[in-house]
Amino acid sequence: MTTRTTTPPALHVRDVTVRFAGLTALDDVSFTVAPGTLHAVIGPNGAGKSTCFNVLSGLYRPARGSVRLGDEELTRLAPHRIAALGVARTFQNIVTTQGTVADNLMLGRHVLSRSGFAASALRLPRALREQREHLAAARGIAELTGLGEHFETPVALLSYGDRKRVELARALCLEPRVLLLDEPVAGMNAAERARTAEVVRDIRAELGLSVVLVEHDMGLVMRLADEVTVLDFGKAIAHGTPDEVRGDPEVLRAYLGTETTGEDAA
Ligand SMILES: Nc1ncnc2c1ncn2[C@@H]1O[C@H](COP(=O)(O)OP(=O)(O)OP(=O)(O)O)[C@@H](O)[C@H]1O
Repeated sequence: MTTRTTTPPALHVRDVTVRFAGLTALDDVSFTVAPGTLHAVIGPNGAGKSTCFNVLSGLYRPARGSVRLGDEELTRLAPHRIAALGVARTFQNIVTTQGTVADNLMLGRHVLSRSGFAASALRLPRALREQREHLAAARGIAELTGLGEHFETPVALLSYGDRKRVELARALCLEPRVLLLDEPVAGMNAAERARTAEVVRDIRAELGLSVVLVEHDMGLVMRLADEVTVLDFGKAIAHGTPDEVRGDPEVLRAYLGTETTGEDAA
């Protein structure tokens, strides 16, 4: 499979602030995704996780702060430029229903195509060779994401879990150095969640990319993450290994809510 094999650079998020008409959705948030690690961003509803993803992928421009991938500053770049630098994302609510698995993955490869539309349409030899290489790479990614046997299957016929993994596979087709996974197991049953966790583990082992994960399934986060950043009301209130954040009193307070403290109960 033709994939990038170099170690990804570190992703540095520094002092990122995002405001929406008076509401500070992210407040001076900083964290670093070390090369090749899985970094989870967690927090209660409304904590700022999606906003953070939208900054990392270029959909939102922060009021201040920086996001650097190695030496490249990402906050001033359009989403397609960020994708071209090797930062691919999945979307929480997108589940593909059109075309076959192969069609969807070939769409993901489109950005990497060097032959133009005219060359492809005229079926020039170089374009045909490139097409074959992309198809082989897409098949490799389908195998890696557990979709190999469904490569020619229309996605509409797949289970929900498999369809959601098509979205993950499509993002991988960009050959990212950093993969942003937005709630990859949302809506899945226990077996589908376990399968997806396995796939994420395999992807990292095989491709050596960095992963930033936003996920509500704490079991999955704790099993997969090397490092966790916890957001609450737009602030990063804790960083550390899963075990460190699990025992952090601030984190427990954020998740349990202040109404459960002795002070409020009195
Ligand atoms: N486009 C927007 N316009 C106005 N407010 C927004 C916008 N996007 C997010 N917010 C607000 O910013 C805050 C953070 O929202 P965000 O969606 O980032 O949280 P989240 O941690 O992803 O929540 P959830 O877990 O519920 O998806 C919330 O108060 C939300 O209402």
